[in-house]
Order: sequence, then structure tokens, then C-alpha cells
Amino acid sequence: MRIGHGYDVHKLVENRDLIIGGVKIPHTMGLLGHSDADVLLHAISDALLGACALGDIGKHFPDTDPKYKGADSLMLLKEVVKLLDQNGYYIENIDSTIIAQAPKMKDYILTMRENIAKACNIDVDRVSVKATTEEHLGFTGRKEGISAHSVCLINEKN
Ligand SMILES: Nc1ccn([C@@H]2O[C@H](COP(=O)(O)O)[C@@H](O)[C@H]2O)c(=O)n1
Ligand SMILES: C[C@@]1(CO)OP(=O)(O)OP(=O)(O)OC[C@H]1O
Repeated sequence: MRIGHGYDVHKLVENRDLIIGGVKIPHTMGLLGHSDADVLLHAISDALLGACALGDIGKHFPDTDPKYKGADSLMLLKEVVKLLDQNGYYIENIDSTIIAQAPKMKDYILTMRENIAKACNIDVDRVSVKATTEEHLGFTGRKEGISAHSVCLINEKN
């Protein structure tokens, strides 16, 4: 059994969609990035890659590659899951936390978990997504950006 950790941050800007956990969330601002900037899926992808010491998403999907401009991060996560499978691992569970002063995530959490579970080929009860504000402190508290943490456990097949 191996453990992995991932962390990501994206800046909140105007005229961008806010996509978190594969869900388009109605909001006045969205996250800036080369891809769709899905901060939660990036943290989860990094946790999974970290668990098998395969580097990070920047290594596998460089932000200098036009191929990934506007990329759907659910597709990137599916690629990461394929890599895990090719390296002889399966996912036991994923836990994660979104840090956002606004908007409220609670109405979207179940759909995020379902999207992640589907991309990872695991049951939804093996995927946890939580959210917290940062009590108006720091860059997340000032609504300048949104961050996410994720941990996962993976296991060897056989
Ligand atoms: N963006 C967020 C932040 C929080 N929540 C939910 O509200 C609860 C209370 O948040 P605090 O930061 O005040 O502890 C939290 O436990 C979440 O259930 C949310 O949905 N979206
Ligand atoms: C996901 C990638 C893929 O283009 O782009 P961004 O959306 O900028 O995301 P980031 O978390 O900064 O890093 C990984 C990138 O390579």
C-alpha cells in the first residue's frame, strides 16, 4: 500500500468558467490556467502520481504544450488513472479538501464525487470531497484564488 499527496492553487479572475471536480459552478469569477484550471482534479491527479512516484501533472501534461490549452481535467485524470493501472496499482480511496471563501461548494460535492469516481473507475464511497473557507485569511480568504489538497491510498494489483 502506498500513500500520495497533492496540492494545487489557481487564481480567480473575471471572464473564466469556475470548474471544480468537473462541475461548472455558477459564480462571478473563474479559475485561470492553461487547462480548464480544475484545481481539485489537479490536486487529486498529483496525489495519485505522487503515490507511485511518477512525478506530477506538469511533467505529464506540460502547460507549454498547446495540446493542453483549455484541456478538460477529467480527461487528464483519466490519463493518470491509466498510468497507475499500467504500473500495477489500483486506487483504495481518495480524500480531498477545497479551500474557497466563495462560492459554497456543498450543493456540488456529490456530483464532483461522482465525476471523480467515474474517472477513477472506483465506487463513489471511495471518494471524499470536503470544502472549507479560510475564515477570510490569506489569499483564499481574500477570494484571490482557490486551492485544494488531496491524499490517496493505492495498492498493488495481485
Ligand atoms: N467554499 C465552501 C466553504 C465551506 N463550505 C461548507 O461550509 C462549512 C463551514 O465552513 P467553514 O470554513 O466556516 O468551517 C464547511 O464545513 C463546508 O461544509 C462549502 O460548502 N463551501
Ligand atoms: C494542468 C496543466 C496542463 O496544461 O495546466 P494548468 O491548467 O495551468 O494547471 P497547473 O496546475 O498550473 O499545472 C499543470 C499543467 O501542466
